[in-house]
Amino acid sequence: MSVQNMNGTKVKPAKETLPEVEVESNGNGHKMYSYEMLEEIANFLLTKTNIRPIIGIICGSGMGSLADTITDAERIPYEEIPNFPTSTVEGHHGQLVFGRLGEVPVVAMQGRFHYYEGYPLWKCCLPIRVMKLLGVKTLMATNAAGGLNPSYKIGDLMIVTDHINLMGFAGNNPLQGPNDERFGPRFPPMNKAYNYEYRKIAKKVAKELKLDNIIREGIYTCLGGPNFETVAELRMLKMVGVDAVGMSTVHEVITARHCDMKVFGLSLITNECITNYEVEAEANHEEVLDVGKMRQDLLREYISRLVHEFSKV
Ligand SMILES: O=P(O)(O)O[C@@H]1C[C@H](O)[C@@H](CO)O1
Ligand SMILES: Nc1nc2[nH]cnc2c(=O)[nH]1
Repeated sequence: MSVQNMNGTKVKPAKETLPEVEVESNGNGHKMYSYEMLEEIANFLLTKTNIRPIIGIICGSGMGSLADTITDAERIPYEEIPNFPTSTVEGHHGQLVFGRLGEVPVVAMQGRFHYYEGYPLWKCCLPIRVMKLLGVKTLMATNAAGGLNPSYKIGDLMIVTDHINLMGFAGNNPLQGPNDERFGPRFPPMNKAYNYEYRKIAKKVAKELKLDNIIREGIYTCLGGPNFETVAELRMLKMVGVDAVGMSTVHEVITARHCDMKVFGLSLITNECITNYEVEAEANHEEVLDVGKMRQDLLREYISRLVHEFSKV
């Protein structure tokens, strides 16, 4: 469902979240959910479906149709899940889709949570921990991103080799606050964030699908958003080696690695990052969604093949 804002642009109406239950503060005044509360959410989901997913997929902006190829699909709207956040962004439906891709049991998030929606990072990443408690071993995080590497074109797919946690540099991290060892260690390593074996497979499958001309590998960074970047900001990010810029994924990957999930990251390059003041064009969310639509068939085929291959590793 969408409504029009005062400029006539379609937006999702903000939905009320369920009352937040105070458990412990993360030191920034944010209330956090305990392990037991997350277990409750996972147990609720397990009563709603017989699917026991081993791979979790996050659909990026405009990429929700990735979940449409899931068979035996059981859809659970976020509103119906106790203590779950809700999606407020156009292009993010707001439901979990349980089912199979080929033979592989999966769960897909049709709609992720972003910091700019007003959720603290731990809450943006709450579904990852729920996935872990459901038995998910592998996270496939997709996103829409601006292409900063000048060789990238709109519609390219970038296999994420690594990320730069800029929000973390500023002291904002999803793992802030008391650490629960049942998820993972206080100081998790991050030098193997994006699984090497998966990246090799993704390149091989891309070749088989004749995607060589659009497949890239590169470094992603996440900014808090919701505004797109200034020219000066993009020039700075380029200098430090960033290839694609987005507003998600990094904190999800950190949370997944903390609880020992294997991770694959894929960015759809939806727009060119503008690093020149003479350029007339401006970044906009409509273009992001349009490119997602343009690439939907290809993405579905690629992700389905990857799920099949990853399930054998
Ligand atoms: O959810 P993702 O990271 O795929 O979405 C990107 C970042 C913003 O939410 C949106 C901007 O158009 O696209
Ligand atoms: N931060 C950011 N996020 C995006 N998501 C899609 N395109 C972009 C972009 O250019 N910048």
